[in-house]
Amino acid sequence: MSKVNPQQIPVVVLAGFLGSGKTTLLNHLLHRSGGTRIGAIVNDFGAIEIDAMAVAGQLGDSTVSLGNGCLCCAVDASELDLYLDKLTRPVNDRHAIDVIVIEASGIAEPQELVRMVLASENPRIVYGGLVEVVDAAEFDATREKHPEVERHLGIADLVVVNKADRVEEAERERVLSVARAAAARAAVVSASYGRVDPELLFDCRPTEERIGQLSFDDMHRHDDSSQPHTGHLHSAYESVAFTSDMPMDPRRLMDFLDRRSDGLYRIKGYVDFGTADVRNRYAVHAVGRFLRFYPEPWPAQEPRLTQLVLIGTDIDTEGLRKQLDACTSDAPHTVDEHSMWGVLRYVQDKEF
Ligand SMILES: Nc1nc2c(ncn2[C@@H]2O[C@H](COP(=O)(O)OP(=O)(O)OP(=O)(O)O)[C@@H](O)[C@H]2O)c(=O)[nH]1
Repeated sequence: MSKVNPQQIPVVVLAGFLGSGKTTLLNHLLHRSGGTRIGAIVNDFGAIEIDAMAVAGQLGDSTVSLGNGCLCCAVDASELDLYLDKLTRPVNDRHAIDVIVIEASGIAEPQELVRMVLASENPRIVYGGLVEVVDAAEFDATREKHPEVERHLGIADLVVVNKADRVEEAERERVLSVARAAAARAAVVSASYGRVDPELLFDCRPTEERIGQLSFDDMHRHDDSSQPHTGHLHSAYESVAFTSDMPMDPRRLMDFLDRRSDGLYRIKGYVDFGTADVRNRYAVHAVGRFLRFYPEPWPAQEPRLTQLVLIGTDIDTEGLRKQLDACTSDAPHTVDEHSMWGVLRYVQDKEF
């Protein structure tokens, strides 16, 4: 375990399967970390940087976005180093930020990311631990489909069993105990909407006290794949990025969403419903069979676009693009007052 120099900035890797709640947790940290200044590196898998859009407003210059592809697939770590350098450059002889959080894409290999941080040549940073976020409601299904998740839990320093509100108490306890068994070395906590005590991630305590943090050697010891990226989640996943400046027809989009295949596990982005609601854009999130819309006033200056990222296995990317194209509406003057009902059934206020 590396000896920590108080001048060094801890870099925390925030990982977890698609839609488990990483961005929600990051936003919670940004709101609740008091005086601690957080820099964020957000790694989106899809070509449109939806996650970065969801946190960027909070951070201004302290967010950097690494879009379109898993950071863990980068052949060398120099790209990451570039961003770490940007975030850690001292301002007036002092570091401008206290901690860096790297939000991994939902199908990144956390071990690779940790290894990249440990291999960084930036003397101003120190690896600050791996946080794995787990969706309590999807836990069994995800483990069944992706046994690798077990290994990810095994190398975590903190496991957050998120979406506790979506399961009964007994189920939550069961998931917690399974996660504890898999996460031999980590603290395991449950949370709703990623509301964890920020102290669990970046301590105000000396870093030596962290629970069993991994070293570079540990990372090699845990590496059970002889080929790079074999068995990594992202090798099976594809994404579709869809942008339209023509509004979406709410009924057609709901029909598309209702009929989505199980392989299409994750959808996220923003929808413009045109005259059906001129004031708001609708953030949309689908995770497995879970679907929610979150209306929010269009930001000033924001172009009225629909921007969606769809991620899944065995998906017909061209077919999906065509289906989404067919959901656009070029009839801006017809107002059907019931058209939004299907969407409004899935509206929920943001809880962070
Ligand atoms: N009910 C419930 N919903 C949650 C909770 N945490 C997150 N969500 C919702 O789950 C969806 C996905 O959350 P995100 O934070 O975007 O998940 P993510 O892990 O960043 O997603 P990817 O980056 O695509 O892997 C959103 O609709 C969130 O509002 C929670 O504790 N309870």
